[in-house]
Formats: sequence, structure tokens, C-alpha cells
Amino acid sequence: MPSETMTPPRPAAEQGRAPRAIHNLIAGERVEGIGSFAKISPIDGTLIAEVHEAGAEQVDRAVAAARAAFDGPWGRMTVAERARVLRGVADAIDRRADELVAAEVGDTGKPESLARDLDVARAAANFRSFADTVSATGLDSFLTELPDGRRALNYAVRKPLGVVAVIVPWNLPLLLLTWKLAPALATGNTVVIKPSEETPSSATLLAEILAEAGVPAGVVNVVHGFGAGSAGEALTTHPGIDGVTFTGESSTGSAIMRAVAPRVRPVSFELGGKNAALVFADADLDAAVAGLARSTYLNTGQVCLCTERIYVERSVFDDVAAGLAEHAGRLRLGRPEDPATTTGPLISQAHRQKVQSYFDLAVSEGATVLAGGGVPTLGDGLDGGSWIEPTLWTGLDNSHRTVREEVFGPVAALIPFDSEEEAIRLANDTDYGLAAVTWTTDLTRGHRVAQQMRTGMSWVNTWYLRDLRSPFGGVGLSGIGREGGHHSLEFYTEPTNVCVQL
Ligand SMILES: NC(=O)c1ccc[n+]([C@@H]2O[C@H](COP(=O)([O-])OP(=O)(O)OC[C@H]3O[C@@H](n4cnc5c(N)ncnc54)[C@H](O)[C@@H]3O)[C@@H](O)[C@H]2O)c1
Ligand SMILES: O=C/C=C/C=C(\O)C(=O)O
Repeated sequence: MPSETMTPPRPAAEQGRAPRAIHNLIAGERVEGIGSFAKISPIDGTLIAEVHEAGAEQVDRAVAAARAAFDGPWGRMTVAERARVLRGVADAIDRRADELVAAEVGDTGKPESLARDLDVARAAANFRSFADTVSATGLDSFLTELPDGRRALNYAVRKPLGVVAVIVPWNLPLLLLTWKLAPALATGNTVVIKPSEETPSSATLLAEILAEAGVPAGVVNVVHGFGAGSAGEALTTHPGIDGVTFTGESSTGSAIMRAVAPRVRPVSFELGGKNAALVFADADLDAAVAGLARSTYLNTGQVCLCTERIYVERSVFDDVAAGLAEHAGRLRLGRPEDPATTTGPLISQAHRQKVQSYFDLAVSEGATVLAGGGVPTLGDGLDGGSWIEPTLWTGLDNSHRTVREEVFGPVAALIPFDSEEEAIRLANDTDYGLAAVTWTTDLTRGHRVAQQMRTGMSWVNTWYLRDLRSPFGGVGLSGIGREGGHHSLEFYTEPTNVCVQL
């Protein structure tokens, strides 16, 4: 809840419209919670929704509904039937894209074009990708021939986990939810979703769309609330949960691991990052600077893959620093519907306080602020929102907290290097391990450096170019497991190997 130092939300009457009520969705029904919490607009600080918080009873009802649906027709559907349903969901998402864009933009304040071209477009793509993957993935099987002449057929059938808890963050709410939901459903599971308390709208709307597309009641349930002491914890500690797929902060991942430990349930974790970019002197500097501007400031720096550490070969350091500072200064903060807007607000005033604390820490650690560094005055009724200036630092190094800890805002530290070996060592000097980017026109070097990154993903001369069949995830504090293509299918199913002597 907002602390006394934050601007209180403007009351509904002052904004001329009543806030929406957002309910839990259990077994196809809207269900009230034990209370409600406010959803505040990050654009202007107005109260936009009262969200029903699910308590232990509602979470228990949701898990029971998912179990009943799993034991019903859904659990007996063929792969082809489920793939057809998933493709129908994708078509329904396309049909109702405007509503989903409005839901995402209302909750996050991100530019409409970004919500449309990334969040909502990927939601449909996720469902189509896993309809294809589940249809094309066969079984592991072997014709076994032993030295003593015996022969056998070994084959592994994969069965769904059962009832899966899906817990997702607020930065790419619909993209990340469907990235989990599509493979979970494709493999015959049923789910209980716990969206972020900051972004309840698109998950709730998606549940309606799923029902419209023929997903039976109870297969997908949505409970709203917070984490510890609320719906999130009630879900992860529930004995009826067969697995947990989670995207969010590394510290939350640790808490969820502790919650499922007594029942040894499988977890899939997509966690935090402190991602590095390496810029070699032989890079196409215009392309590198444009790419760095995108990887640092996309979604106001609120993407797990965003670059927060930029290591630049010393001979081109000043050119890259000047070019990136100029890009940061050109970003246009404004209302989501304004086509000129490039950059939205942070998700909340609480998150802005966190990012600002790192802005203050960087200066105390000796940073030079090349761009931004503060809170903008935007006028136009926006100053009650959670806006912050796109920022760029120099003068820091790997010993500083602002270069080691995830900020999750529109900011990066520029640090020089003198050799390839030094660059690789600096980039790998982190407890995280999610994504890296290498900028060089020497592709032999590009492959060599990319493969030495201790990360789950490593891009060369591009960033966030995605093939949904490739493994997505991180090492260290950045996560456990991979999502994408058959990697997702393996998490949401358990194989039984059958051996038949011939
Ligand atoms: N690796 C990835 O793919 C990826 C993608 C997006 C975001 N992230 C990370 O997520 C973080 C930002 O998202 P956030 O602030 O929503 O993360 P968060 O961990 O605070 O919350 C994520 C979700 O977990 C729930 N939650 C919190 N504590 C819980 C608990 N104890 N038990 C059960 N549920 C709990 C929250 O209510 C929310 O729904 C950043 O660290 C970012 O790097 C990672
Ligand atoms: O904020 C993190 C972004 C994650 C992106 C994906 O999981 C994806 O593109 O599939």
C-alpha cells in the first residue's frame, strides 16, 4: 500500500468516473474476495480499479475447480483437440486485441503501440507457437537390442503435471502469462493464475476470452492478491498444486522454493537480471547505439532482458556515450495514446521510489550522470503518475552496488574495457545470468564472445530477437529451467518410460 511519502491516489469522484471492480474468476464464475485493494494508474495517479483480493478460501476453491476440470473432459482431450482450442484462443485474442491493449495500457501506462506490437501480438503468437509445438513433438522411443540377444521397445509417454500455479509479474503481463498458459494448456494441465497486484486487468479479460474460445470452466482460474501472506503464498503452499511456474524477482523465487519444498513440487523460474552489453571498436557504432538505446530503455527499462551494464572498448567509449546520451534525451515521455510517446511511466510510485534510490546511490558511488537522473515535470495532469527520466551513468565499475544490483528502470552504467578477455570477465562478473548482447562486425569474435557469456541467452548485433522454439531462461539468480518450444513441454509434463520385451 502507498506510504505516507507518496502522492495519495486521486479519489474517483474527482476523476469523474467510478473505479472498475475486478473479481476473481473461479470455475467460470466471478467471485468476490476477502477484501479489495486499489489499482492506481501509473499515468496520473488516479484510482482506476478496486480489485477483489482472494483469501485462502478462494484459492482453495480455485485449486478444487482446476482439479475437477483436470479430472473432466479437458484431461481426456486429444493433442489435436487441444491444439485446435489453442488456435481458437489466438484468433479470439486477435479479435479482441483493442480491449487487451486498453487493459494493458490502463494498468501499466506503456505506449499503446508497444502494448499492441509486443504484449498483445505475442499473446496470440504464444498460443499459435505451442499449438504447433505440441502437435509436432513426438515421443522418445528406442528399439533396444541387448548383447544376450534380448530385444525390447522403450518409449516414453508424457502426461500433464495436473494443476499448475502460474504466478506472473507486472512488466509484460499478458505476454508472460500466455508464455506460460499456452504450453500448460497445450499439454493438458489446468491452472490457477495469480497475476501481479499491479496488473490485474489483462489476465481477467483473457479468462473471459478463453471461455469464449471454448476452454471449459475451471480449466483456467484467476485469483488476485499479493504474494507473502496473500493469494500468492496461499497458492504455492496449497497441497493441491502439482507444480509452480513463476516469473518475477529472484528473492521471490527463493521464497517460492521454500514454499514448495515440503512437497517437493517442480518449479520453473524466470527471475531477475543484470544484463551486460559489450561494444567492440569494430562495431557498427550507429547500429550499436540504436540497439543499446532499445535494450536499455524499452518499456521504461522494465524488461528482464534490459541492458543495465554497457562495457565499451575504450577507443570508442566517448562516441558511444555521447550517442546514447543523445538517444536518452530524445525519448518522449507522455500519454499512451499519443503516437509521439516513446516511453511510459514506471509501474508504481513504490517502484519509482526504488529506482530513485538507485539514482541517489549511483551519485553517492561517484557516478557522472550523462542523461536524466531525476523526476520530470510533465504537466498535462501527469505529475501524479510514476514518471522518471531515462538515465545514463559513467564513472562506475563492477565494485559498485548500482552495477551489481538489478534496478529494473530506464538506466545503464557505461564502463570502458581494453581487451576482449577483460570484457568477458567484466560481463560474467555477476550473480545473475539471463541475457547478454555483443556488438562487433567480426562475427568470428561475435560467436566466440557470445558463447562465453555465462547467461541463458546471448545476442550478437541485435537484442530481443525471438524464436519461440529456442530455450529462454537464465542461470544463477536469473532462474531455473527454460521456456520455449519443447523446453516448455518438458516442464508441464512428466514422462513414463514403458519397456516392452519383444
Ligand atoms: N526472467 C524473466 O523472464 C523475467 C520476466 C519479467 C520480469 N522478471 C523479473 O521480475 C521482477 C519484476 O516483477 P515483479 O516486481 O512483479 O516481481 P515480484 O517477484 O515482486 O512479483 C512477481 C509475482 O509474484 C507474486 N509474489 C510475490 N511474492 C510472492 C510469494 N512470496 N509467494 C507467491 N507469489 C509471490 C507477486 O504478487 C507477483 O504476482 C524483476 O526482478 C524482473 O527482472 C523476470
Ligand atoms: O521481462 C522479461 C521478458 C521476458 C520475455 C519473454 O519471456 C519472451 O519474450 O518470451
